[in-house]
Amino acid sequence: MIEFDDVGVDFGGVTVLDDIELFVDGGEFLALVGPNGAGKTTLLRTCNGLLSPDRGDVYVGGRPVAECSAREIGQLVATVPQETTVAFEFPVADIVEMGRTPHRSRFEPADDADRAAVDDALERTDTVRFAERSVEELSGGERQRVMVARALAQDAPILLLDEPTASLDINHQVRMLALARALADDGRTVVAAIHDLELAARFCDRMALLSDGALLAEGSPETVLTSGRLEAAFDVRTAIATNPVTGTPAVTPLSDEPPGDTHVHVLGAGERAARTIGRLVDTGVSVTAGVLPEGDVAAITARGLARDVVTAPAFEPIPDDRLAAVESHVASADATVVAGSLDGPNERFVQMSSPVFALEEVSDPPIGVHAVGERDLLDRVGSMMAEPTPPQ
Ligand SMILES: Nc1ncnc2c1ncn2[C@@H]1O[C@H](COP(=O)(O)OP(=O)(O)OP(=O)(O)O)[C@@H](O)[C@H]1O
Repeated sequence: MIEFDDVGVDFGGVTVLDDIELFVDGGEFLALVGPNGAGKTTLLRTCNGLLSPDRGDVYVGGRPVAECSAREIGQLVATVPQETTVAFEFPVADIVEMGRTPHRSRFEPADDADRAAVDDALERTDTVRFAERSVEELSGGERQRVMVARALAQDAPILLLDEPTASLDINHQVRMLALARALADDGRTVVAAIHDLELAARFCDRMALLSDGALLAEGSPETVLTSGRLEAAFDVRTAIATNPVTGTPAVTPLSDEPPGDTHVHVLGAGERAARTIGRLVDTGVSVTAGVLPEGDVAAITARGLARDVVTAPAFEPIPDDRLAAVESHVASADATVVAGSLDGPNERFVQMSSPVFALEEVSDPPIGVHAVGERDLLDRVGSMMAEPTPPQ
């Protein structure tokens, strides 16, 4: 386990970490996320004795790091740094074997346990075929895997990974985080600084979001990854949905268009409505949406993106106040988009709005309803936005 007790770090009088209270248990995989310069690397460096905090204490395996010898730390904590340049031209197998240093005295030759740990580490990181090659000949991603192999050979109960997927191709990114997951499942404490929020969310148990040296949020990926928190930390608007394959949060950063004057109301539900809301917001349209079924993907997407979202329980009559809220939006909108059926509850809203763009195939659209494709819709709305506002 790792415990950060009120940890603070200053560099040259500037506070880069403040009041960090965090506990990571054995068997847990914690992803440290946050923008560049948030303090992720600095926090990791307080766990392995490379950096003494200016305030507070860090405990590894119940021992204060400040009181541990380098050898003790080596037995407790293995680190894969962000920078994987190696100063000397060693064969890969020798680099990985260096991970065994904390387990033997200086001039002792490698024994069977050392060799087994090295072989296992090479195997688990898919680096066996490089074993005899010089580390200098390897690509950045290959070298990164060798550094992970060295950390695995160290066989420490705590593993710190600083951007372990940064140079890896998609296959090895997934393998790396699956390995981190498996190591946590074996009982190790794994903490990894990761920029890819979706990959982190898919494999970790918990996330800690750092921003400007402070712990902004920690908890399950679903609770940490909200558009409000991500905007506060990264200063970017995002659409959060659920990845249909993994069931974990999918995060789409949006362009920097501030909401403009053009107001579009979106009727409908499901993925098409979600996509429409996301794309309209991305082009700078001020969107309202509803009535959307509670828990629907469009309702989840619209939350945090749209100016207002009207929801109601699915499969129940829509309460009058919600209908009135939608009527008011539709009446004031510059256009209404129907990402669903023109019948049912939508029919009454369609009649009171103009213009209406319908995304479904409509063979005989009522007057005022334009059947458009998704791409055409963005062009049509884009040209509405470009039109000068008529004088009042
Ligand atoms: N040795 C140092 N001396 C002075 N300032 C430092 C030092 N190391 C880090 N910093 C500063 O501390 C802050 C946190 O840096 P850190 O490397 O921990 O951020 P990070 O979250 O890991 O960023 P990134 O995602 O870019 O790797 C930054 O503003 C950085 O410039």
